[in-house]
Amino acid sequence: MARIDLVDLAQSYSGNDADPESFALKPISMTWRQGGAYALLGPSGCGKTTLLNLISGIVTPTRGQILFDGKDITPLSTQKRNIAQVFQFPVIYDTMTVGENLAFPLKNRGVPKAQIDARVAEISELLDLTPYLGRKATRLTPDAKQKISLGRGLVRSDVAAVLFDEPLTVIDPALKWELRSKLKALHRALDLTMIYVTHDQTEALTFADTVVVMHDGRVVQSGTPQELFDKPAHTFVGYFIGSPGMNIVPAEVSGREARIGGHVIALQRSYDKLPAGATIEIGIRPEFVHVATPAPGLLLAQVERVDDLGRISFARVRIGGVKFAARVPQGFSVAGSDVGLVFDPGRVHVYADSRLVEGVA
Ligand SMILES: Nc1ncnc2c1ncn2[C@@H]1O[C@H](COP(=O)(O)OP(=O)(O)OP(=O)(O)O)[C@@H](O)[C@H]1O
Repeated sequence: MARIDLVDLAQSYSGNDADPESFALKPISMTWRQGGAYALLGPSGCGKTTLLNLISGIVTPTRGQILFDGKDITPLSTQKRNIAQVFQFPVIYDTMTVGENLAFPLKNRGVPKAQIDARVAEISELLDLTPYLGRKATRLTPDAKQKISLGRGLVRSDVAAVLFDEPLTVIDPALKWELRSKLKALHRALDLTMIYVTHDQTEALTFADTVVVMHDGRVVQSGTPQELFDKPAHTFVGYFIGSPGMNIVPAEVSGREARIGGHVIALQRSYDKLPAGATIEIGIRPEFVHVATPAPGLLLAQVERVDDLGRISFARVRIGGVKFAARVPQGFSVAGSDVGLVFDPGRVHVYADSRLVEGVA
């Protein structure tokens, strides 16, 4: 396994590298630590697969370098980069047994038989494949075949990194939760650098220590699941992570106050130097604002519906033309269409042109 450095890495498929704003992957520099579990998360078309393919060597970058443990591997082929890959669909040999499939990447590299047997036993145990080791892969379900693919990706202990591209796509929804937790356990047990591409926040947040959120060809934030929840660096992260996502509302902000349509919301920090001409918004997660009986001093909103999610209920409301979600406190029943909103000032964030602004304490 290796530390991976991306140095001013960028990709343009159009061949026009004059304007980085048009790139499928805008220039990025970042470090992926040795042994880390990373998720690349973002909607379709944001550049996740492009970044993964640059790391694996399937795509050669328009600009920049990729270093494995400080060594520039940008010109090397996929094979020479010493990485393992697991794709959306099973890549296995149907005519081989499960055990032969798992052993193949090791046999191919001339690993001694005793070591192969020990590693295949370890990996098949971790993936619950031991009872199937002697079975021909062709007779197995798509779920089991994809487990073999995962096993083949994980069986080598000397790889720089294991790259997963939406590996649970073919897995039955009922089994997905099981495999998600299993992959996390595998990471802990095997101490490999793993990079996992997905558009599914549950998969990303379950698997990764560090989630790298991508939007429109850019990494907009890289952090622990908790950091992404508590302090989204970009309105897209606030909206994309969380269910429901963060409320984002246009506001006028000065000092320790945000104004929405003349109503004042107190802020915990002071914002005196916001960039001139920028679009200013405030963001607050639905968990940190709650509905109450309308009263002087509370921002008024109109209720559209209440979603009961079991342990917690959210009221879907409107503030003027803006949709907003707020927690319904236990025991509070929403009567009539108007409610007041009570904000937790420490949880209100300020954004200028979609980027988080740190206030002054
Ligand atoms: N080989 C290619 N040639 C031209 N354009 C490409 C190529 N591969 C990807 N793109 C474009 O680059 C952008 C990023 O695509 P990419 O596949 O990296 O995104 P993604 O986040 O992985 O999306 P998905 O989840 O749909 O695969 C998209 O606009 C896509 O159309």
